[in-house]
Parts: sequence; structure tokens; C-alpha cells
Amino acid sequence: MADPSCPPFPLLEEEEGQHEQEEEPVPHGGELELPTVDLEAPGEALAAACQHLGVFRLGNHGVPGDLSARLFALARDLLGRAPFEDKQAQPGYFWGTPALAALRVRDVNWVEGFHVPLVVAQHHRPTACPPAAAALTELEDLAREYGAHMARVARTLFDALAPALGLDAGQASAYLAERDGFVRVYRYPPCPEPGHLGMEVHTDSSVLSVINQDLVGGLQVLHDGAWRDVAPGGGGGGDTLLVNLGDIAQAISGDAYRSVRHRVAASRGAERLSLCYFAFPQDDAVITCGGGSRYRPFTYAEFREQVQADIKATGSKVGLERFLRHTNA
Ligand SMILES: O=C(O)CCC(=O)C(=O)O
Ligand SMILES: [Fe+2]
Repeated sequence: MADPSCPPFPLLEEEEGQHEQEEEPVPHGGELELPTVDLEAPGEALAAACQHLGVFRLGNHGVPGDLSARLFALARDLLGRAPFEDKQAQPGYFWGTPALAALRVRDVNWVEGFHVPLVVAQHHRPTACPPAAAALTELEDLAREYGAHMARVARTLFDALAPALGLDAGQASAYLAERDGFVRVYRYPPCPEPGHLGMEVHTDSSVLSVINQDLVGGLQVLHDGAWRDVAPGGGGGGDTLLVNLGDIAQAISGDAYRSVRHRVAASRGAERLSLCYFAFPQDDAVITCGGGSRYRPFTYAEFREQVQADIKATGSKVGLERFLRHTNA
């Protein structure tokens, strides 16, 4: 029977030769052991994880366990129990990848959620509709409280990395506008199509992202040419969060740090929930890592606009490759 909390599953009719899921099948290498960085004493483990993996677990993060638990519970109710049509009417709600819907319906990710910016001018705050209005307001308030913790986490990590990256005070401030970040509360409903993705392969456009996943699992990172599972163990099911670096961290570090490619496999059996926070630079921050870098200096606004233009035109993000210096070889 169709799940009323989801839209109808798109019929995935392939037009011959037009769509490739992956150019070459990427092997699956089982679970990836991740290092744990202590937020209270990041030490050398932090830079090492950024260099080798681009993803790590974070302990001693100071996010109250009951705050995450309340957010997970509310998200489960608001997303998992309500009919799709009701959710669509709510501000901040999205299904799949809205930017792709008009282009290639078959690529729509099997995920839904609420997008919650940390800072919103009061007069811009849209009003939720009944019957979920009170619960949705509570979800937003909790997500902002959670987001304030995330901003603290992002700033602490970034400040710990800044000396090794050779950043001056102005750069350290402009490259991480942590209060301008946002939280996404995701639900990956059980998917009727085996092998479908909850979220397609991508790198984040952020400086860094913090993932808090429940116990279901499904997150995979590309490591040494193979997809590797990142086992649950986050705030939803343990004491650590996951941090992954985004494209901007890679650019600022002149490719020393990795913006790790990742995806989420859809599950057939259980719904999966995650709370994700994304931190970005100021729009006018000039991203540069000196003359030796493969990338020309660019502002974050330029990067964001290029990503959006590429997605609109082709359905895919190109990312940092767009900003390579031209060589006249
Ligand atoms: O839900 C997750 O665990 C990951 C989501 C993600 O990669 C993203 O939103 O960029
Ligand atoms: Fe991501």
C-alpha cells in the first residue's frame, strides 16, 4: 500500500542511454572506522582527520542529549505521521531536491524535511498552518536552540584549525559566519524501490557540516575509491556527532583538507532521521589560499551562484572544479 506520508513513487523509466547512475560501479567496502575528536581538546587529531578523511566523530560537544531527543521525537511526529499534502503546506518543508524536480523526476532524492535558518527577521517569519502549527513552531524553536549549539561547535572547531591554515583574525571571522548557518531536520522514509538513494552523491558547499543521525544508518562516504558505511553512534544513538568538511574548507586549505563525497542509501524497512547543520562563510569573503592553490580567488557568493546555476542547467553540482586557475599549458 502507498505510504500517505510520501508522494507517489516516481516511475523510473529510463530513456535509453540518457541517464547514468554512476559512470563506473563503485565498490562497497563495508564500515569505515572514524577517529573521534574531543571538542574540549581537539589537538592533532582534528587536523589529521581533516587531512586524511574529511569526516570524523566529535565527542564532548556539550549538546544536551534531551534537546536532540526532543527534536528527533517532534520530527518523527511532524514528518512521519502527517499526510504528504498537509506537510507541503507548511513553511520550510521540502521533499527531495526541489531544484531538480522540474528537470529529472527520477533523480529526486527519497528524503523530506524542514529547513530552519538560525537567524530570521521576525517580520519574515512565515506562519505555519493548522493542524501542525503549534508543533511546527516548537520544532523551529528547538532547531534554533540546537543550531546555537552547532554554531558554537563550528566556531570552536574552526578556531582550532585557523592557526594551521595560516588564517589571520579577519579571515577566521569571514570564513565562518556560523550564525548564518542553517539546520535541516531530515526524514528518509522507507523507500519502495530497492537501491534508490535517500540523498544522492555530493560534497557539501559548506565550510563544515555537523550530522546527528539516529540508529538506522545509511550514510556512506567515499574513501579510497569505495563506498564505506558510517555506522550510527551520533547524538540520536550515542554521544558523538559527525562532522564532515565542505568545499570551502577544501579551498581554504588548498586541497590539504577534504570535502568528502557522501550519500545516503534509502532504506526499505525503517525511516531514518537526521539533524544536520551547515556553516558557511560570509557572502563577500574572498576564498583564497595563496598563489600555490589550484583555485583562483573567489567570493563565497560567486561559488553559491555557480552551484545553483549548474544545478539548474544540468541537475548536478560541479563545485570547486569550476574555480580552477586557468593554465596556459
Ligand atoms: O542525512 C544525512 O546524514 C546527511 C545529509 C547530507 O549529506 C546533506 O544534507 O548534505
Ligand atoms: Fe551532505
